[in-house]
Amino acid sequence: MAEEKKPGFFSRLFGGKTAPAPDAAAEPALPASIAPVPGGFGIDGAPVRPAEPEPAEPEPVEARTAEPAPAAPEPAEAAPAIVATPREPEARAAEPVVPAPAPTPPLPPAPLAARAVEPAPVPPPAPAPKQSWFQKLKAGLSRSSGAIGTGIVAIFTKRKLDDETLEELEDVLIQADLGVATATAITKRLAAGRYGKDVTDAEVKGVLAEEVEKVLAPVAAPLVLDGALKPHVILVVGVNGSGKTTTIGKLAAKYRAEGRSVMLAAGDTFRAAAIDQLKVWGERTGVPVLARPVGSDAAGLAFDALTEARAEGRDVLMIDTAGRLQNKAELMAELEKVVRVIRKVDPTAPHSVLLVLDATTGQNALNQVDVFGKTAGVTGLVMTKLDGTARGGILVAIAQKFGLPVHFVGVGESVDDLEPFAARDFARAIAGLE
Ligand SMILES: Nc1nc2c(ncn2[C@@H]2O[C@H](COP(=O)(O)OP(=O)(O)OP(=O)(O)O)[C@@H](O)[C@H]2O)c(=O)[nH]1
Repeated sequence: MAEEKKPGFFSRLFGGKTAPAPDAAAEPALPASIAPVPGGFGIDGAPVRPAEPEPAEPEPVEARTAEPAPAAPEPAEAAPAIVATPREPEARAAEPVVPAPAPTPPLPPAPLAARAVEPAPVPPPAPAPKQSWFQKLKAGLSRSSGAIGTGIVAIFTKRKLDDETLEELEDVLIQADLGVATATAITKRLAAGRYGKDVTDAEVKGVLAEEVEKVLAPVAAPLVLDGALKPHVILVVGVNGSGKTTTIGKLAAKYRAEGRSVMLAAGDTFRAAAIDQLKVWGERTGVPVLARPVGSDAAGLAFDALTEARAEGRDVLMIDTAGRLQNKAELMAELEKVVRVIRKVDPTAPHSVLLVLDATTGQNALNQVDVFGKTAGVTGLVMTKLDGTARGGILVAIAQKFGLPVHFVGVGESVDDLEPFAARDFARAIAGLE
């Protein structure tokens, strides 16, 4: 994919020969293959083949974890451990007798402040208050907001808003992966009202948050499950290690907590560790996992999983897939096969195709959305690992460029570190505002 070219600052600010920065509205529409098609999701535009041989004889399921009992309620917060304070040893009876030293003259009383005071009993540490999601998001995004905030403060300390400072600000924003279009929108807006004036870093952050929210608000969309579908099939795709399996586990926990009946399919048949990882999430969340040995046919497994989930009237089936490099044609073709095959059971499946993106990959994530969008008919995004990077701004660039719904963001590995995406929270957190 072509690199975004940053046009000259003057041209962008006051108009000139240079082409203007890309405008979200003027972005080329998504390829038709990405757009949902009636009754299904465009994958490659090819008609569904009626007599695909692959799943004709569904393989017997080798490993299927027994349906565990409904998820046990979360264990209550562990009570703080009571730490026994060792007592002062009692006066020892058999101490050797030491001759009493010669009496010394009594010391004058110590000044009040210096006298040994009986230490006040130390109260046990209060359990850390549970962080709100915004606090967690803010903490997770602190590397991204820190990089931007430090840049803003460095630029605007004792300096006016002029061409030079605006140019420097734009560089900071582009380096934070926000994208040229958003960076330009922010500097333009600042220049419009405050050119030549002193400006505080708080003002700049305020404008940043507002502009970022404008870009993100249209894409912040919950993942809506269709209750009439039994099951609603969610196919989860993405490159290796982006967080697909973990995301499935976290979503399984959420859906179970909402009282939905869920099934998971361990479609990453390339890696034993991925299969085991999904089984662990299944046990943890009380959700059955359909799995087969490494090397099994992923499409056949998906077919069987859907057949079974249907027979059992499950609400949701989430299908994990092997991580694949977006530039490996044969792997992408295999993903298409999974989709073709599950459509034999339900021609409208998959009902959601979630692309899981690792925020730490920065600009590369743009390429992933492009390729997976064309190949797998991505219907929505999940961005993980916002806690591990200063490049969280990439979500803004992706929203600007593709306009695909963003359903969830992840800021950690544990089960409650994934939450629905909220544009305003994200915008304020990345700007470092409360
Ligand atoms: N810090 C952090 N780590 C995460 C987050 N989401 C997932 N991870 C971790 O990222 C690593 C990879 O996650 P997986 O879920 O195994 O990724 P995957 O896409 O299934 O990987 P493959 O099976 O290799 O395709 C694991 O160690 C996860 O715990 C997140 O939001 N923040």
